[in-house]
Amino acid sequence: MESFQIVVQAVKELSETLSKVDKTEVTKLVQAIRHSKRIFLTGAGRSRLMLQAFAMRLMHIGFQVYIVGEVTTPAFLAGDLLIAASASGETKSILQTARKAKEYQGQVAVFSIFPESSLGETADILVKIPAYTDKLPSSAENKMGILPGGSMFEEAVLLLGDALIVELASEQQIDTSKAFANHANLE
Ligand SMILES: O=C([C@H](O)CO)[C@H](O)[C@H](O)COP(=O)(O)O
Repeated sequence: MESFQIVVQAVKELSETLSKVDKTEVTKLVQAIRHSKRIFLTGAGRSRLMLQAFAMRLMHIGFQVYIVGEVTTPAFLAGDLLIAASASGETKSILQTARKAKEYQGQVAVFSIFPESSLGETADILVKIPAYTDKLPSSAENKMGILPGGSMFEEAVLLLGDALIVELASEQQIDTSKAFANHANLE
């Protein structure tokens, strides 16, 4: 199959995947973001990259955001929100971070394929993304599509994150047709 045909199939699968996401959980996440003083984001590998992109947009529209593990990230406190992305829901470092956030009486929101995973069990808000990960055995629930590894999960997180930004920005009357005033100006 040629690359462009793969793109067409991937976009179809991405659309099917996102159409199965529970809108109620997404609404809960939007509300949690709206009401959090500070938002911390965590993930490993490509899941982390997707949340870094989401964090940048949250910063663009005025939220106070931190990536867990960066040297300038401050202490997580009661009332803070942790957003974690893990396709498998079993990545040890992410699970440990989420458990600590609960100990510090924060709220935990999780993007994962598996609500019943160890990470899923720590979540106050669980946005299930029915995609595939190569980190767990294939099954009816974990069926590979056209893309390898955790790509479909990751791309769904990226697109969903961008959609949340459009919703949150419109509430704050931020004009997303212009460059974000908060975007880095030392680049
Ligand atoms: O980098 C990753 C990708 O699956 C490679 O295809 C993962 O995001 C990384 O290994 C973390 O795994 P999850 O926590 O299961 O997302």
